[in-house]
Amino acid sequence: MSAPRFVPAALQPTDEQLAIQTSRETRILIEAAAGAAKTTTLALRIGERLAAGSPPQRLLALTFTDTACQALRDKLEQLGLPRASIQQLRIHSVEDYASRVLRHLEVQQGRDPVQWLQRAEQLRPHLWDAIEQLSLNPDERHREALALPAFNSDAAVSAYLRQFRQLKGRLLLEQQPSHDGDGGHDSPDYAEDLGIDYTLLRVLRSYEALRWSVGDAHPLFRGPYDATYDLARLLLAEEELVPLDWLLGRYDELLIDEMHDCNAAMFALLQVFMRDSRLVICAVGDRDQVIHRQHGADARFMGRSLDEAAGRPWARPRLSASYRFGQDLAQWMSQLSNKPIRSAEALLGAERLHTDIVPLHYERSDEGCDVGCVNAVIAALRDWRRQRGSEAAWSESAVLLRHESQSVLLENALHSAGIAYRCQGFPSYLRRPEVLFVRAVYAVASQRWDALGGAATRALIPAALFEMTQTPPRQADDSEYASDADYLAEAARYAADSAMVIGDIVNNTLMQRASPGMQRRLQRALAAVQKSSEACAFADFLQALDMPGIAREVFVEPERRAELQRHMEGLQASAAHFESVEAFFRSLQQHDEANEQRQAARAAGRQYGVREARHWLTLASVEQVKGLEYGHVLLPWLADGLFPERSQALADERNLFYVGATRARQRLSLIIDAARPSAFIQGLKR
Ligand SMILES: Nc1ncnc2c1ncn2[C@@H]1O[C@H](COP(=O)(O)OP(=O)(O)OP(=O)(O)O)[C@@H](O)[C@H]1O
Repeated sequence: MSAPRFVPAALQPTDEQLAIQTSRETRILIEAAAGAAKTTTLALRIGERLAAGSPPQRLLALTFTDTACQALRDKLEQLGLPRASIQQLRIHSVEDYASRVLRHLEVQQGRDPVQWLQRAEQLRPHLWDAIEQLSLNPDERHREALALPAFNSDAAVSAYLRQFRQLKGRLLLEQQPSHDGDGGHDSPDYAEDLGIDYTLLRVLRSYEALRWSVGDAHPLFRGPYDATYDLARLLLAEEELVPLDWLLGRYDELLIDEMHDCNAAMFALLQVFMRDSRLVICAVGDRDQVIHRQHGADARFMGRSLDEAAGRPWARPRLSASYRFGQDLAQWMSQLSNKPIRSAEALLGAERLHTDIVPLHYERSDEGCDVGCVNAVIAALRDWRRQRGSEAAWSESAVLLRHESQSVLLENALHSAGIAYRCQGFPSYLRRPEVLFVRAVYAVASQRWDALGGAATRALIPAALFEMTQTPPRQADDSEYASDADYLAEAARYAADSAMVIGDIVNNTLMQRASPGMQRRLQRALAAVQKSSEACAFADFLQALDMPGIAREVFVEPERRAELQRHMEGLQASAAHFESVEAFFRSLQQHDEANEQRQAARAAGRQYGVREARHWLTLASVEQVKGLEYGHVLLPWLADGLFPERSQALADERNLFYVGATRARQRLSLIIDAARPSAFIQGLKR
């Protein structure tokens, strides 16, 4: 092993790390458990490269999420690399990188930028066009096998988009082209060979034909992950179009974090890099952290596929112990993932590396959302705060949720306890459309305009009202606004200025233009409150609105419908603590305004480069914190059916649990349903 040129500021690399830091191998894959210092070791290699004279722009680091990009930047900073160098490094998510490559190509060809549509709502009109074209196509061969959704119903959009994403991530159609007896055309048999629904196959074809109009070298638009897909297809089919000289030869080393998230489309890009024998490639991953299977992520890309594509085996050095958590957690995770996981606790000593695993049991009072669980979370947080003796305890803590909708009760409880928090990767429940809808209808019915939230929240309400009632924002002959989006943007501005606009939308627009069924629901809900707002039980109000019926009309995905239901249960459970529904809505208002003020103060501080004085607890879903770590991690709702989630594949749930539990450094608080504990708790030593 040659002597390292880079000596990090913050830690003493182990011999294993030094061997990787200074390795001269050109193909290196490190497969190691959570916390085994994979990202740190990539950062050490970057430090070594820079110390050896590589310009920062010649180092490319690819990850699969923006969070992982940030985790790598933070790590480089922690190791003492100069900020100026970190800024010049090429650190991108694969999707971001693919879109840059494609943009370079488009500029070369004098093209305008391709429209970038990231939200399902923006993609929805294109999907409906695709379905319409399919249904009207006279040449459709197997019309009898098509089961298209009713036109103009929104229900199918998110399900189709999600399935498209997986098929594209797997490059399924490209890697298994049709060779059946139908002249190479799609047939139900071909769909069966692919293991997918025939209608899905045809809708995808129609959508892609619309995205790429015939003979056009560039698409009309790109949705999430379409850049990776488009680049992969181009590489497979018309490689000469891709600026390979530009892509290759620009870098000395390619570093890949979270290799376990790699899917076929991403692998197609990696294969191009592999052709450059001069380029050093170092990838790290942990196959038990695959949680993006729905995007086609597959751990086989860390296995034989990699050696086959390279034409020789990759060097596979080891990182054998976790430097994040102690031996007890390592042992438990070892049992859960069925692989050896060691902690460096024995080497460093328990005073430097130890994780307390604290099981806390709660009694469940009703299905799904339980106040006992929330109280246990607050108690665990306070206990940690007491021990740490400083407000910094909050920013060292993260409550990791299985479902975003579980934040309802928690957010209310944190608000009451005066603990500042921020939601990472999802908006506060106060801003989700179904909650905004319920708040708005209640405010209109009771004429309590002060229950609607602050200006920023009110601005979101018009769109939520139209979405939740499935009412088109404009009439067909409306010439005042060029599009629904224009109308909604103006309605948002008015609603921010005055809550009365919201009353006008409910009382006039919706009462005239929503479907008859929806109008009846609104009338019943308004009547229930107007009869006597104090006496109206929240459950009666929700029942009058028929939220399960609305969920069925608005959302197609069972998960999204269930989420709406959980939001309503959360609201109901929270409302039960107030003397009246009105008092509950007033408390939401205060909560909402406090959030808005904190956000504004934060944004202003950031603008003037002020380092934040306030400490915020992180509230996130497990997916959102992959690659990150916290002094204190809390996993609430560890109940049978909730985590592992009953409707999901157990292997995926297990990976998710493994990712969540291994984010903890000093303390892991497990908030367990006493009567029906999660199956994951079984292996925990008492
Ligand atoms: N040589 C070392 N000595 C002490 N601590 C170390 C050393 N190397 C890494 N660490 C610490 O170990 C922890 C885990 O490191 P890192 O985040 O790189 O692991 P990882 O394998 O990428 O984790 P995961 O895959 O779970 O996200 C970090 O707190 C890091 O600072």
